[in-house]
Amino acid sequence: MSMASSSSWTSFLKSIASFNGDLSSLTAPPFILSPYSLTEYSEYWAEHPDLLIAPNFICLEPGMTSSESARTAMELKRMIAVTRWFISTLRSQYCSRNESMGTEKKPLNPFLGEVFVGKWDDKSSEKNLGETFLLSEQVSHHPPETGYAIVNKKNKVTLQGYNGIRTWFSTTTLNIKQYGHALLSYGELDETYLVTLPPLHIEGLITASPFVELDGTSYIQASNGLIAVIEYSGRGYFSGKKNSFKARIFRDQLSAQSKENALVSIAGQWSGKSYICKGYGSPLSKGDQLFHDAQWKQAEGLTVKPIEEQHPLETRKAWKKVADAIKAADYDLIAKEKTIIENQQREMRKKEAENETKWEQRWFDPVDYTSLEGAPDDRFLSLADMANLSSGNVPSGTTKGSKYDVPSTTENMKHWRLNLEKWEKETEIKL
Ligand SMILES: CCC(=O)OC[C@H](C)CC[C@H]1O[C@H]2C[C@H]3[C@@H]4CC=C5C[C@@H](O)CC[C@]5(C)[C@H]4CC[C@]3(C)[C@H]2[C@@H]1C
Repeated sequence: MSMASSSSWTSFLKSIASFNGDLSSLTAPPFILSPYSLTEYSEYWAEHPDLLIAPNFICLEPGMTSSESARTAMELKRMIAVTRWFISTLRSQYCSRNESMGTEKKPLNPFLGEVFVGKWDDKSSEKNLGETFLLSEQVSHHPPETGYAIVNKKNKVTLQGYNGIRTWFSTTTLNIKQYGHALLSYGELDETYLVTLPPLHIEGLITASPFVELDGTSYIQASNGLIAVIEYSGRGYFSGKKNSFKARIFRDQLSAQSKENALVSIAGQWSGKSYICKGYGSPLSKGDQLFHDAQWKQAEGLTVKPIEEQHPLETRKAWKKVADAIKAADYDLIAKEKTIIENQQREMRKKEAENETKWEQRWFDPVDYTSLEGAPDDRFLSLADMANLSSGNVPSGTTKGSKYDVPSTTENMKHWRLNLEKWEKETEIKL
């Protein structure tokens, strides 16, 4: 029997009609459940550690002319490398479940305080990149928000960010707006990049073969002024191919107002090949230089310690019984084991309410950007300003003053930030 005709899928499709915005309220049939928690999705930001760290090595060598034009040329080369890293994350972010489990799946909904940690040892390139480690923490449960940080100390590269989603249906397409952003900093170059997250939607629900397609626009704003504007489209859009994108890099946001000012243009498929050319033309014509091939190198998985060495708050230990039940397609056991975890969480929230305490985030702090003294000097406000983007808690990549923007009040200006000191002092959870 095809999944699409199974009674549980048709009742799932019917439940869409009364969707209230909370995905956990939908009766997702067991075969669509993933045994992985959303905290593990933070890994997708660095499955090509060499591409994440490469921009760090694009700099003026001692003795090279440090003329204005040489510096600008270097900055553009670095921005192209940062854009290549970002595009290289998309296949992992949005196709890896289809590739490993046949369709997109519904991830386990992390509980408050759930953590996922691991590391990449340098296998990917002849350079000795040293260790890159991942910290991922469910910093909020209502609404669900995941904080993450990817750190390579040897090369002073830190990627930190957080992610939340808002969802709604239009007929049987699930639409998703992402909240949050990432800050990528290269300590040796004293350069930071603000990375926004594209909207997406899930197609194929009607045929029980869901997959992600990216929409709209996302931005990469560099502290040196350069900005990459990336537009996404799928099958049936202007280029007709699935997973298509067009990226243009401009000197600054002002010149990004017209595509003729593009310094370079990049186009193709983020899950396949893409090409680059100078200026604003379309680089898909023959002879243009290959920019990236997402199928060329397999993603490098994270090394995660065995479950028996994990702390009870660590994802794979906490969800082991549920994950095993999902793998065994044992529907009653899934429900039983999930209920145990949900009841434990309810108990903890009840005790916190009685004691008038609340859960303390482990490695991330909520930072209020309304009071400048409260905001760290992480350039977030200046980068958002340079890109003419809202610095509020609005869909990622919202243009300042647009209909999705909000006036800046304390509630709207809180963002999750890594507190590395808390990780340095961590005694219970090891990589
Ligand atoms: C509840 C409805 C249902 O079960 O439908 C089943 C279908 C699989 C569709 C719903 C789920 O689809 C999943 C796709 C998930 C996103 C995939 C990638 C990312 C990027 C990452 O950096 C942050 C998280 C994000 C946005 C995932 C968020 C959760 C999504 C939308 C899952 C849907 C519940």
